[in-house]
Amino acid sequence: MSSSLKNLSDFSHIEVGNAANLKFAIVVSQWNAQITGALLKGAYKGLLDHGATEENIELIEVPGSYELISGSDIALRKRDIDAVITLGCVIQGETRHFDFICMAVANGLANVGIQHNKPVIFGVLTTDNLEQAIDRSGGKHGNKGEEAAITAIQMALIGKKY
Ligand SMILES: Nc1c(NC[C@H](O)[C@H](O)[C@H](O)CO)[nH]c(=O)[nH]c1=O
Ligand SMILES: CC(=O)[C@@H](O)COP(=O)(O)O
Repeated sequence: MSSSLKNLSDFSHIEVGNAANLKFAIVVSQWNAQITGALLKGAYKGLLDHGATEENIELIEVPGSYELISGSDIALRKRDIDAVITLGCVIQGETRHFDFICMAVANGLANVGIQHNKPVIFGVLTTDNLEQAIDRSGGKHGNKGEEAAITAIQMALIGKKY
């Protein structure tokens, strides 16, 4: 369902699980730092609100969303990471560069997760403009960073179970 129809950060209807014994890496890009900083705040909230501890959260900052791919691969060199949360914001410019970046990042992150057999969560905004990004990083449509954190907890617990 489109974000414009609901606040996707409303998790009151689901049982997220306890993150107390889970270890996470957050890989955040510095492009559009106003937005990615807000996504990062949301991700920390999502993790800490569900029992995660600061010492169990590794933070890696990379230049742009394209570097989230390498950053996630680097994060998963640590064998004890249960899930990686990637945070970025790609905003359409004048050229088709947006299309190439978004496709590359989506495919690249999926491949990293498969290669390491670990959840790599796609917390990358891909918007037409800054306003849409603001709305989804703590604005009227919630915080995609918090959503990514919740998803990371759920997938990490699934990984522990099977
Ligand atoms: N235009 C945006 C970029 N571009 C930079 C790329 O992500 C990458 O760092 C560069 O191509 C060098 O490899 N990155 C974003 O995260 N957001 C943008 O809007
Ligand atoms: C997604 C991008 O790399 C883009 O914001 C860069 O802008 P432009 O397409 O005008 O070069």
